[in-house]
Amino acid sequence: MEKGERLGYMLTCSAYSHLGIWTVPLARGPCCDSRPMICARQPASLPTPDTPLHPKTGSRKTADPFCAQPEDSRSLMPRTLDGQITMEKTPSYFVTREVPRRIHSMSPDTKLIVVVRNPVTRAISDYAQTLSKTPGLPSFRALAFRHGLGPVDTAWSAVRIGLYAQHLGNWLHYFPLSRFLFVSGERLVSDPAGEVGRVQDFLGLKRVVTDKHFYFNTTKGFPCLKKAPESSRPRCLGKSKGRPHPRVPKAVVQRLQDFYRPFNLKFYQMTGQDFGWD
Ligand SMILES: Nc1ncnc2c1ncn2[C@@H]1O[C@H](COP(=O)(O)OS(=O)(=O)O)[C@@H](OP(=O)(O)O)[C@H]1O
Repeated sequence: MEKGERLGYMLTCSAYSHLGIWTVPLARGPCCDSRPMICARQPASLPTPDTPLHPKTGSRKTADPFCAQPEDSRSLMPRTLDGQITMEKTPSYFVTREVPRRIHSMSPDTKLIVVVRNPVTRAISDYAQTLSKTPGLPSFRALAFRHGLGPVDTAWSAVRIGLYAQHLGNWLHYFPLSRFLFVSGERLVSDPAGEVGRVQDFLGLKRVVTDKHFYFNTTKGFPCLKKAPESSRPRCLGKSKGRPHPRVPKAVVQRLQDFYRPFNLKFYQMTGQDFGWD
């Protein structure tokens, strides 16, 4: 690939922020509501702990993103030298309808990495995240089903995002399967070096990161880095990664598991990978 062509996207359904570098949201932002533009938060305006929380989402969003026409969007990415790869990660890309077309028009050679975990666990994780920012949120069960214990509510984003086969279908109109790497969120915990090894191979990198770099932190209950880059100290992900999940009744989990089964099987067929969720 030529200089400037080396773009990689992380499309995570259980996102792993520590792999993200710089956010270029392709979804329409405050300045893009009426124009098909692409906005980036300039590094100088990335959220800081002082940035006010968004009243609905509870996340820290900066105002005034910098916008450009789609064909200029490469200019929003950090410059790379020969031998460097630009990576960008935004969980919502995978499930946002207009994104595949936009990324394709920017660079059809982009490599796409999708991190997925069991959609039921993903939905509960999503709920745990919202609950931590929205005390008094209705129960998981009340949000997951319509009319009490009626049909599964696919309009609820925590449920909808887990319909991986549907989302992937949108991408396959623009990118062949060979441009994708599907990373198992479960194996990223049980065998981080193995999954990161696959990522390195997919990106055509030497396998520099190996099992020598990880250890299992029993307090955190997750793998952590023995040494953070440019530091001699171990580093785990932050408190919001790997937090305890609220208890969800077994029957609710079972119903959701049954609901997702056909979508999961379709996803295994489409990707040629069995993620072992069923
Ligand atoms: N090494 C390590 N340490 C901590 N957490 C790990 C790790 N590897 C994977 N995970 C899983 O990553 C999940 C958090 O990612 P998120 O999806 O919340 O990321 S993001 O905020 O949307 O970017 C988080 O989900 P929860 O357990 O629901 O918090 C973890 O299960």
